[in-house]
Amino acid sequence: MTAQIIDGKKIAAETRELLAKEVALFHNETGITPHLAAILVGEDPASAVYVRNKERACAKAGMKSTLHKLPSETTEAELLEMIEQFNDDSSVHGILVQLPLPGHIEEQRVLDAVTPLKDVDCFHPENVGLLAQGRPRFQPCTPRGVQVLLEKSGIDVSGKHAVVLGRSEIVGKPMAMLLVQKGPVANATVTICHSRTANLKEVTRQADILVAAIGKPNFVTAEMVKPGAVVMDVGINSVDGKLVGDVDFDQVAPIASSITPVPGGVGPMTIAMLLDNTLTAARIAAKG
Ligand SMILES: Nc1nc(=O)c2c([nH]1)NC[C@@H]1CN(c3ccc(C(=O)N[C@@H](CCC(=O)O)C(=O)O)cc3)C=[N+]21
Ligand SMILES: [Mg+2]
Repeated sequence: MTAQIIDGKKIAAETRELLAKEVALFHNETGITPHLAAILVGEDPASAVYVRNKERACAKAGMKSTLHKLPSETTEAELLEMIEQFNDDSSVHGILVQLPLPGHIEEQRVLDAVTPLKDVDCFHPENVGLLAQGRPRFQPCTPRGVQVLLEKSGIDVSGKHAVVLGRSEIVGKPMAMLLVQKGPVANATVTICHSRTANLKEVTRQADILVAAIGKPNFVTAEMVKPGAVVMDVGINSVDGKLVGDVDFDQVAPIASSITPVPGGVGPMTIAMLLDNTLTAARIAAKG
């Protein structure tokens, strides 16, 4: 068997086209152009890719996006002040603080400062709580992107064993929540495993659907994958200036039934879902 390659770039483009129509309708009804304000503190290679693609995608979907670049020496107080300004600015609908932040800034305090109504990353405890209870306000962008890729690829998730490799707040944990909950492209039996899991390979080999989000280039090798499994690669690792996933694609593609490439897999979907959340935030603002 050689895997069907899931074309995230194409599915994301289709998703964004539909979204652009929704944005145009919303604008006709309300006069509002959804506006995403992104804050980038210092430099980070994955963030640089994200910023570039996100700006372009917003423009194409008829949304406004502003990028606020701050030097790496920015203090936590200065960053909190900027967030406060955007919280209070009714012309800003979504606020995204790019991670990672420089070491001297406490990430949790900063993320908690974003008003939950503009929290397009779905990081605020109120939004994580709503998600955990199965009544999300925003959908976490990367996990939701994975779910849409599964849906558009016609992959049946219900009753399957989904193994999520990685327990981050940004991908692993919310991914598990989406897959285990009741509803479409869900109802899976979910295992979360990570770098401290004993017999990791035995666990990942049980996966019908394996989501790799451990942040280590080429970490998932052929012996970790059950033949015929669906492999979703969330990794965005920069190796010698090249983008590499968490899955060793050349080894795993021949045994998987479906696989996402990097680039061109989950990454573009993350952006499409971010735009979707920005429209949701603008709708929330329009309702007052
Ligand atoms: N608050 C916050 N939320 C995030 O969601 C977040 C973040 N911070 N910090 C950085 C990481 C990284 N990330 C990416 C998303 C899409 C691509 C993406 O578009 N990837 C294309 C790249 C193609 C190219 O090379 O241009 C692809 O995989 O095909 C990359 C990186 C989101 N992140
Ligand atoms: Mg929608």
